[in-house]
Amino acid sequence: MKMEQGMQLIDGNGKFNVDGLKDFMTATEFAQSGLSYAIVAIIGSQSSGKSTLMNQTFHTNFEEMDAYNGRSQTTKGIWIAKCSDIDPFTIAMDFEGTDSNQRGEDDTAFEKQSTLFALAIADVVLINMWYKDIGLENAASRPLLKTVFQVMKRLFKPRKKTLLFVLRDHSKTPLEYLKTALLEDIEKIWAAVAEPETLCSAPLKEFFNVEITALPHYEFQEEKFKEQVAQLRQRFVHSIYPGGLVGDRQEVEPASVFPLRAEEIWKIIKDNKDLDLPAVKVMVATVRCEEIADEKLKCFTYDEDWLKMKEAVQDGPVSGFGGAVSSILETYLSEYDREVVYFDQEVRNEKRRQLLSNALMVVRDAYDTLLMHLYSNTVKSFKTRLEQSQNEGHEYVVDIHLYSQSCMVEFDQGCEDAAIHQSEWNASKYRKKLICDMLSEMMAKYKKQITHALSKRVESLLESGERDTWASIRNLFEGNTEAAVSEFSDAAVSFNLNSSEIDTRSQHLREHARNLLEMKAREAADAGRVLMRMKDRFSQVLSDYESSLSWYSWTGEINLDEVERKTLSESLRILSIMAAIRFDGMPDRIEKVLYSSLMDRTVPDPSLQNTFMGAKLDPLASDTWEEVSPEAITLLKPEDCKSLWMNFIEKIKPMMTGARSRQDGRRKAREGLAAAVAEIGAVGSAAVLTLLGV
Ligand SMILES: Nc1nc2c(ncn2[C@@H]2O[C@H](COP(=O)(O)OP(=O)(O)OP(=O)(O)O)[C@@H](O)[C@H]2O)c(=O)[nH]1
Repeated sequence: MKMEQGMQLIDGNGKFNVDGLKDFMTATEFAQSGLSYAIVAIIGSQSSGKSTLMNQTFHTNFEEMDAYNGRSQTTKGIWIAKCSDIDPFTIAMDFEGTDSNQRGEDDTAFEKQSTLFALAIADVVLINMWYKDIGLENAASRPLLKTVFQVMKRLFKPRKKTLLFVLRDHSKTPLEYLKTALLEDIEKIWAAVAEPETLCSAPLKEFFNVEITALPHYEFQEEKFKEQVAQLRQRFVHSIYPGGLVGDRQEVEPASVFPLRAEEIWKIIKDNKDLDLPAVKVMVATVRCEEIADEKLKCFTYDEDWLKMKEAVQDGPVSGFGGAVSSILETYLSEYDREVVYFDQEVRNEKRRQLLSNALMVVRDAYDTLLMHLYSNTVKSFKTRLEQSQNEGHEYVVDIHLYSQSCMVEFDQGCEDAAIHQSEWNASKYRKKLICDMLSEMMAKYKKQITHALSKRVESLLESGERDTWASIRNLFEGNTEAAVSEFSDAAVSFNLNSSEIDTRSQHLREHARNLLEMKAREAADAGRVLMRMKDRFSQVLSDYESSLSWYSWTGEINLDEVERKTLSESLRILSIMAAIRFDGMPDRIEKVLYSSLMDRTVPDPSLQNTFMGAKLDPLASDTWEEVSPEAITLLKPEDCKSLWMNFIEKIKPMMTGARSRQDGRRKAREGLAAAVAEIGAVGSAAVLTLLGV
């Protein structure tokens, strides 16, 4: 594609040639020019020699009218071409001529649109006019100038443009005279179109650098024409340098956004909206900064060094991770900064923030994985060191302090090494988790200590079922639990916990002890086991009574009913003890109620006798104990105690029957002995009694 020949950017119907411009950008490598470029547009009446002038000046090849075909419209729409051999890269734009007879009524609209486009997009606008038009009220160029100034009203805060008036067919009139006359003309038109509230007070020169030049007749003074055109061309060499033809360069945008900018501006002009150039600038900056940020993000995501780090971190902590990743990130952020430097600052800052946040999202998983490794390695190391030291018999609280401190220091160093400088991430979540795990390790130790101290001893106290069983259990419980709590509090100092955190964990230890106690009590309160213990107790007490019978009792009779009663009351105590857990020392009436209901049926205690409408109620026909401490936990309900007792009574019947028959046997033996004694006489009997040891 020979770009000096030009391409139609906007056709006669106002259609923007997106693909053509893309090809143009590629073929001319315009985007690589950065900010070193200039755009020159030419406007003027139809067939006023615009294309000829552009081609002569910039060595382009815009289509010119064939001199032998008469005056007719040649250029349709807007054309662009690369100027040949001019530094900086210069783009020439040829515009359809104004005041065309070919377009009819709609011409004005296209004229205004294209003039506005030229003023918005170009750095230098050549205004091609006949030198004879100067001072003429009805000159062909007047409506054009009017249009130029009118459209200025639609440009908000434009860059200062250069308007270069090229007076054609100049002959003898001194140029200085022409310049003065033209400037007067321009000022007049400017004043006429300026709106009081916007431009009245603003002089023309605030909006434009006005330059004027003149050229001789192209056909009649060809040599001179070419000579002066060559001089004109020289003014475009280094045009963007200070003092050059191109005006204000402060807000110039990179060449790469030219397609976007041109299309957007033309779209706004076509839609007949107010052309707000700063808004176009923001829009262009947004699109480009986003594109650049996306590209940098992609480059970072596939960066080999980053991918190596990402992979390595899967297996364990990687030394220097934070520094390395931060530096890779910095590389792409710096590239972004370099490439967006000429775009709107707010936009580029915003897109940078987005780029950083997206890049950090890419990094986050690997960072978390690393911290996870650090955390779990530290937990492991803490446990191992502690266990080893404990096996060597060191003091637990001292070990906790030593190893928690050293592990935390190592963990913090690891986190620091993993820190991504561009992020505000911190490892507090993992640090908390780590402290939590160390504390859990300690809690487990003290729970184990409590379990060890309480389990067996509570079991055996419950088994014994003595009157002071619950008092003994309470002493045991409080003594051991509080010892563990106090030791835990000493050890917890290493973790800088506040008092409420220590209280909460101490409470957990107490709850653990209490739950253990409850579990042991519930196990012991199993109906079968309680029944067995009652039976054993009964059998034990009964056999103690029987074996305590001295040979004196052969002379008399023990009251077995009384023995049974005493023995039963011993078993009933077991039932009473197992009926509820007494966590505090508050007295209750469980034993009294049981005794009165199960043992003392003949003389009921009136204070325990419930009545309902005069009828006596069984105090054991209930599933709750009355008048017990709110701390107490029921193990056996009153109704369970009753049925257990009935069962027990059935079970011990054979024992009592046995005891009674043994008593009968003893009585018969005693009576037989007495008869024998009577027969053998007093001497013999005394000898027998002596033999029997009575
Ligand atoms: N009088 C005069 N005629 C010229 C001059 N330069 C070119 N022409 C003639 O003017 C006619 C139109 O030339 P173009 O360069 O096609 O004019 P244009 O302004 O580009 O025409 P449109 O694109 O149709 O508006 C041609 O016949 C040229 O030879 C000049 O300096 N003086």
